Amino acid sequence: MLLGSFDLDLDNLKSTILVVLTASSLVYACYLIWNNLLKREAIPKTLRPLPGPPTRPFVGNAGQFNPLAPYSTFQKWAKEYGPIYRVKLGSQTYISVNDARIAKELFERRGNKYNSRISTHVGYELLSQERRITFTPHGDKHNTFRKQIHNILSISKTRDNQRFQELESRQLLKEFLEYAGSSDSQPADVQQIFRRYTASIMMTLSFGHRIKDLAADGLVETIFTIMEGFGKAIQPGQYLVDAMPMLKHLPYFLKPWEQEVDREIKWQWPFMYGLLQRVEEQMDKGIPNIGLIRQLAEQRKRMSEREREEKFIDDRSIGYQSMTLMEAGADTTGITMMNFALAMLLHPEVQAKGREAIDRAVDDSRLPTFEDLPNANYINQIVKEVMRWRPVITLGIPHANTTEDEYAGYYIPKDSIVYGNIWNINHDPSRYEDPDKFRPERYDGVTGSAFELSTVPNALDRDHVTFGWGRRICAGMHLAERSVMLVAARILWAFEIEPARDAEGNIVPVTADFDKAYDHSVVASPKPFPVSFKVRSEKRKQVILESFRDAESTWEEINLDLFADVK
Ligand code: HEM
Repeated sequence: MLLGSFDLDLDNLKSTILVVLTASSLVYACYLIWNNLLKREAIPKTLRPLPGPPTRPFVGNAGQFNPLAPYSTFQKWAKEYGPIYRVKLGSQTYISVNDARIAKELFERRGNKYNSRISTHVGYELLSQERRITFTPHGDKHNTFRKQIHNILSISKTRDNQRFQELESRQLLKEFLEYAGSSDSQPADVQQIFRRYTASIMMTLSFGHRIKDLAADGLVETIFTIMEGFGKAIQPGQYLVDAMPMLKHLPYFLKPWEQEVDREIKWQWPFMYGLLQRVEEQMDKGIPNIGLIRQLAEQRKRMSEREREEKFIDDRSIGYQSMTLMEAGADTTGITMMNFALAMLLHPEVQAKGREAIDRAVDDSRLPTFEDLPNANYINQIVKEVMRWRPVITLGIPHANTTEDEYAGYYIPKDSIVYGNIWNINHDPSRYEDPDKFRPERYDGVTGSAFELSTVPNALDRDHVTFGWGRRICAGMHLAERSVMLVAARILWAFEIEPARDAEGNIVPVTADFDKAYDHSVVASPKPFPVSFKVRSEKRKQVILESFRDAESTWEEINLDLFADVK
C-alpha cells in the first residue's frame, strides 16, 4: 500500500514536471518569437533607428564579440558605424557611445534620463538583495546610498583619508624593499603589494580594520570571496535569465541560478550581519572605531524602525554598503598601480623625468608627501596618462535611460543599456595623437585633478573619462587618484624600476599588449610581469625603514585591529 501510493506520487510528480516544462517551453518560445520577430520597435516617423552591426533572429549580435573583452570589436564597430551605435543581445538594446561630447550630452546634460542602471536579476536582485549601490536604479535609494558613501569619501574628508594613504604607503615601500632584496621574489608579489595597500585603505574606511598581511587576514579573505562571486554574477552572458528576464517566473526547481544564489546568501548574509553586530557591541562597550559601517550603525541607533526603512539604513543596506568600498575601490586602484609600474618599466625615459620632477621637490632626507605633489606636476601627468592609456573598466559601468529619447535624429528606446565606451573615448585618435603611445607630455600645463576636470563645460577639455560621468561618476575618484599619485611619487623617489633578468643575465621581455598581456573580466588587469625594483641609495633605504617603524607606532596608538579574529 505504502509502496503503491509512493509509486503513484512519483508518477504524478513526473507528469507535473512534464506539464510545467512543456508549458514553460511554450511560453518561452512565444516570448522569443514575440520579442524578436513580431514586436517592432515603434519608431516615430521623424526619427531614424541607430546604426549598428546586422543582427540575427533571436540572438541579435550575440556571438559576434567576446563578452569578456568586447573593447576591440566595439572599437572596430565604432569605425564602421560611427560615434553612437546600437548592439542587440536578444531583445535588449545596448548603445555604445564613443565620443566624449556625446557622452557628456547624454550622461550629464540629459542626466535625469540617462543616470539609471538596469538591475540585473542574478547580480542585483538576488545576490545583492537589491542593495548594491553600483547597480541601484536611479531614485531615492541611490541618492541616499550615494550620500552615505560621500560622508566617508568627500573632498572635505581628504585630510582624514590622506593619513591612511600616507601610513599604508610606508608599508608598501618597505615591502618593495624586501621584494628588491630577495632572490625568491615572484612577479605576482608586485600585484599583492599593491593589492594589500589599496585593500587596507578600503577596509580601514569601511570597517576600521587595517590589513597588515594580506595572506593572513581572515576578514579580507572572506570579503574577497564575496567579491569574486559578485564579479562572476555580473559578467555579461553569465546567466540566460539576465537576457531573458521572463525566466525568473519559472518554478524554483527549474532555476539553478536562484538555487546557487540561495546557497551563497545562506553563508554571506550571516557573515555580513555578524560584522554589523560586532560593530554594535563595540559601540555598546564604548570602544572607539572608525569606518562607514560604524558611522551608519551610529546613525541607525538614533532612528525608529520606520525611519531606518525610509532612509535605507536597515541591516541589509548597511551590510551591502560596507562591502561596496572594497568591491569598487580596492582592485580598481591596485590594478591602476600595476599599470603605472608596467608603464615605468616600458618607458625608462618617462621614469627618469618623473624621478627628476620629484627630486626637485624633495631631497633624500624624507619621503614625499601630499604637500609636495603640486611641486611635481609631472607625477600628476604620469597618473593621468596611466588612467587614459589603460583604463581599468574599459566599457565603464553601463547607464540606463528611463525614458525614450532622440539624439541627432536617432531614436533611443527606453530602458536601453547605454555604455560610455571608456576605452574608445580615451583612445580617440582625433584627441590623443598615437593613442596607444604612453606620453604624459599630452598633459603639459594641465594641473587640475580628475574631479576638477570632470566638471569643465567642454568635454574635449577633460583629461580622460576613466571615472565615468554625471551622477554615476565614480564616488571614490578623488581617493583613488590621490592614492595612485602618492604611491607613484614615493616609488619614483625610492626605486629604479628595471627589466628583470633571467639566470643567464638576459632581459626578460615584457609587453603591455592589451589583448595578450591582460586578463579581461569586469576589469582589465595586466598579467603579473617580471620586473626589478632597485633602491636608489642606502640613505633612501634607511628613510623607508625608519618611516615604517614610525608608522607601526602610530598604528598601535589608533588600534585598527578590532576585527583581527574574524574568519
Ligand atoms: C582607479 C580606480 C577606480 C576606477 C578606474 C573607477 C572607475 C569607476 C567607474 C568607471 C565607475 C562607473 C561610473 C559611471 O557609471 O559613469 C565607478 C563607479 C563607482 N566607483 Fe569607482 N573607480 C575607482 C576607484 C574607486 C574607489 C577607490 C571607490 C571607493 C572608495 C570607488 C567607488 C565607486 C562607487 C561607489 C561607484 C558607483 C557609483 C554609482 O553607481 O553611483 N571607486 N568607478
